[in-house]
Amino acid sequence: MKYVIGIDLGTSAVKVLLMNQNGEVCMEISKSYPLIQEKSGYSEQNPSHWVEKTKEALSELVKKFDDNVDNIEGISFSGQMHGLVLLDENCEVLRPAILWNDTRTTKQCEEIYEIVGKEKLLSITRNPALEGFTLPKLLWVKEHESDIFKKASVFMLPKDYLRFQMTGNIHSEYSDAAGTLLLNVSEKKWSKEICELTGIDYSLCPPLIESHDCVGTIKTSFAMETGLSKETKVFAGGADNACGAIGSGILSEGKTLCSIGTSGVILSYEENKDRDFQGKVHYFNHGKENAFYTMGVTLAAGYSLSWFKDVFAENETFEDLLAGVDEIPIGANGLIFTPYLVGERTPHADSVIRGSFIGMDGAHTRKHFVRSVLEGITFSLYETIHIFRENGKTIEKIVSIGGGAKNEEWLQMQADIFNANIVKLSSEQGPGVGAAMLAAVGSGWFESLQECADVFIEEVKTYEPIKENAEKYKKLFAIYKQVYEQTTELNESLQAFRK
Ligand SMILES: Nc1ncnc2c1ncn2[C@@H]1O[C@H](COP(=O)(O)OP(=O)(O)O)[C@@H](O)[C@H]1O
Ligand SMILES: O=C(CO)[C@@H](O)[C@H](O)COP(=O)(O)O
Repeated sequence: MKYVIGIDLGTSAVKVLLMNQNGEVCMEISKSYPLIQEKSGYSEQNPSHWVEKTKEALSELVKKFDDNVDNIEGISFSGQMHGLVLLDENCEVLRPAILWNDTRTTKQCEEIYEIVGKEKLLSITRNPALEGFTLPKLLWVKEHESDIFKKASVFMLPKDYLRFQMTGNIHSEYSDAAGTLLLNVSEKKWSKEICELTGIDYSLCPPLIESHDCVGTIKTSFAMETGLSKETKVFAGGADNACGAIGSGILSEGKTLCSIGTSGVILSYEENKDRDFQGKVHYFNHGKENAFYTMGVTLAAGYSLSWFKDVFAENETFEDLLAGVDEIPIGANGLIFTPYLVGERTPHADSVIRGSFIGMDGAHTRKHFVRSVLEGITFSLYETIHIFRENGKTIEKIVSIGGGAKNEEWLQMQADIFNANIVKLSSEQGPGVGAAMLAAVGSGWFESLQECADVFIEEVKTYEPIKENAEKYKKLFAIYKQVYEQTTELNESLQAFRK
């Protein structure tokens, strides 16, 4: 039997997935690492943690693997998007990586609009200037840490840095490059114009390849440390959402994905490079060659739940925390949560807003809070579905993946709030499966990603909306939507009190 490995470099953990030629998940190993949050709005990680934890996971996988490692033919990657890794001329990391959910760069985003102009920015990069994207982070380092910036010889995205450590070769690929705000998304090349206008040296941009391209094999030291074979081919991989789409079969027009990881994403396939959503949602290159996708992002989706667990139920599992949530009525007896713990992206690009619990009552118990957290996260994701529908998309079936797809009640809640059929797959590890699929296609096992999807992806259950619930949620959503407007000014005033 032949195998491939998909490595999903997430925000909370790296997940390593071994899959065989029949598309079966043979092993799954996860190793977590911390977020560094020095100040409100800051979010960083140490790239060396990603590498160490990936090596640990791969070594464990090889130890448990009862076949010949030479039969592992290919490895590929899925990675948290947008994070800035800066390397000097000796390829040493210059500072901790600034992540996608770090919102310190509001001023840099305003500068990008002033210098480039919103219309030009949208026409080239297909995306607005958002704090999470890579270009504003580069400009922040240039302004605040000029000595470090002067030493930079190349910037990298998280999984590209990990792949570099594995192979010794520096590349980026289109699906992740699309999230930098430096890529001409339709033409698939770094934009010299944006670089020149914003004062970023074009030579800082790494060479671009396709997600299924082979970048080489595993370098000797990495192979020795992990037990992997030096002959195993390494393929470029993609952004976690592009890989999530591949691993969920979002490979043709009309297909939609809901992914609840640390962030939450509603993503829809686009065949054309020029569909216009006026910058209300992101427009990125897919991991499938010459295809695209559009998506909206809730910054703190799974993160809202894990924050609640860390603060109020530290020693419990997610299963314990969510047990009995179905016994609480829809609307949690008048309690609404907005998940703006680190600001928000879609539909409110706002780094200042913070979350709220509205309607707390002496009769509320912890379970009411848990239910309202799940409902608030799901309402926030629904806002993107609303934008898609308003722009003429038909959304009747949504594949749900990520940590959030582990819970039955939450899946039913998604069906009721989104008013669409929700499909659960045999593995909720969409990005890892997508990465393994890129390795499988790259290794020549299949002619196309679709052919691979037919073997690798299995739908196991569909959750249909319950009419009565959908109607209640519709009324509740109308109230939820008002919380943003009504708490905007309050949060601006509270800013002075944040650390
Ligand atoms: N059993 C569970 N039930 C519901 N949600 C869960 C469960 N386990 C994890 N989660 C949610 O999934 C999130 C992690 O999802 P994951 O896809 O692993 O994230 P990432 O790729 O960002 O590291 C957690 O923050 C949590 O909110
Ligand atoms: O910023 C985005 C997408 O634009 C996030 O989706 C990141 O890519 C991180 O994802 P997870 O760790 O939540 O999977």
